[in-house]
Amino acid sequence: MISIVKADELDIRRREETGSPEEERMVREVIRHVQHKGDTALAAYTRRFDKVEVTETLVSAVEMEDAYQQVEPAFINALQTAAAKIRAYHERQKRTSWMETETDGTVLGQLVLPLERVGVYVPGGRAAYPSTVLMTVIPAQVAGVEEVVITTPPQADGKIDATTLVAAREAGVERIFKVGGAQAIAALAFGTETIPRVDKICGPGNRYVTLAKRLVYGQVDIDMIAGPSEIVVIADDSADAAWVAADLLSQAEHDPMASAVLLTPSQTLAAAVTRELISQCERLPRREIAAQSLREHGAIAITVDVAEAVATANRLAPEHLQLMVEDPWSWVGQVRHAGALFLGHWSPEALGDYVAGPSHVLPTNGTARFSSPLGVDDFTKKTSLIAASRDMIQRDGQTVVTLAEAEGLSAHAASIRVRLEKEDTHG
Ligand SMILES: NC(=O)c1ccc[n+]([C@@H]2O[C@H](COP(=O)([O-])OP(=O)(O)OC[C@H]3O[C@@H](n4cnc5c(N)ncnc54)[C@H](O)[C@@H]3O)[C@@H](O)[C@H]2O)c1
Ligand SMILES: N[C@H](CO)Cc1c[nH]c[nH+]1
Ligand SMILES: [Zn+2]
Repeated sequence: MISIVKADELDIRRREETGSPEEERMVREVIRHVQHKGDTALAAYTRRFDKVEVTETLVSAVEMEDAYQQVEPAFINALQTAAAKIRAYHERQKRTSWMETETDGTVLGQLVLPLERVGVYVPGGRAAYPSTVLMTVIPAQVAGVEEVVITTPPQADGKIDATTLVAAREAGVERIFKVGGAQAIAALAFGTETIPRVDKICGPGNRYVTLAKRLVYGQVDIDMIAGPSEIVVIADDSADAAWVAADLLSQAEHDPMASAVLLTPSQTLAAAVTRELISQCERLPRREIAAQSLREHGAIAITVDVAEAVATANRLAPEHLQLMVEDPWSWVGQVRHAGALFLGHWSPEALGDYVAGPSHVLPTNGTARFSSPLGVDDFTKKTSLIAASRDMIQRDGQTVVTLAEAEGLSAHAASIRVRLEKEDTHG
């Protein structure tokens, strides 16, 4: 079910996640086709990949009403509770524009401006992810984005999962489009007759989605590579084996490509967690997915001590890292690379998936070395502001002239000289 390996043999990066050369060729073709044929191409790819006929891509008001009929009030309450906590967390990430007046009267500053329109991809192949709607849309709204549109794959009946629709409406999204995979990413990047072109595409997805996001980057911005889920748990004898196994399974059940790894200096814990994984997995409705994930991408490594476990986790740069050890806070300073860090026995990763507050859209496949969790910054951009005074021109003008002439750019130098030579008539 799960192999015991040496810590230095571990590698959670999955080459399949980035797609084979044939898949990349196919995704390029999908993008090119959608760019040139718009909605006609979308319908054809939905027929081919989702095996369903979708005549109206935009979710209608009637479909939204139907969705509300299908969900329990408790689900709506839970969405609202989670949304409030996610909003409160992201409010704290907000940055403001700033301006400062120098002694010579020059004003320098930076404007922080929201993106105008963002496209969120909500995965919908193997499972519906209403929580992902909240985790992407709310940070965008807090940033001040004018419009967020959603694309998500249709189910076999041609409709969108009701929980996803209700989450979108609760989050205040007006336009939801029934299209998934690479074709959805292409539509958001280039626009079609019905889907508007956006400035940035966010959200996780399978390898076709991820490949397409990479390929359209430059045409639009993208958030990051957020693919199949990953968890690394570092645990010592203070941990309860049943809790460790439950936490590993919580990510393994996402996808056969998900990765769940335990690093422990305790042989006893490793053996107990292995037993727990077997018995708990059997009881899961998604046991086949979880078992495949543990078999193909899961591992337990016995480390010399917690320090070696932390060093190994840094090398893996996992999406989620749980520290279920005696004194988790004492290790925080040693953690260099992880999308999200969960400290102590009472911080299971599932809390972060739904309600803690930070977005659960996190860098995967080792990209936590250089990428950050999705947040308000992803939905803003900055503009530098310069309002120079005459004194600044007088003081620094010659520096510009010297540097411009060194670069052979005499027109640059001239644009300063005309001001240096000017009588003070412009204040
Ligand atoms: N990192 C995160 O925050 C996060 C959150 C939620 C989900 N996830 C991950 O997102 C992924 C979702 O994947 P999914 O597949 O369930 O849903 P998905 O929505 O990403 O992909 C489904 C789409 O893929 C396309 N497709 C399927 N087979 C294809 C093929 N052979 N060729 C071309 N296109 C094809 C179809 O058009 C379909 O609509 C999972 O790996 C899950 O773990 C990550
Ligand atoms: N764990 C996933 C991110 O890796 C997010 C998620 C959504 N729903 C449950 N979990
Ligand atoms: Zn999860």
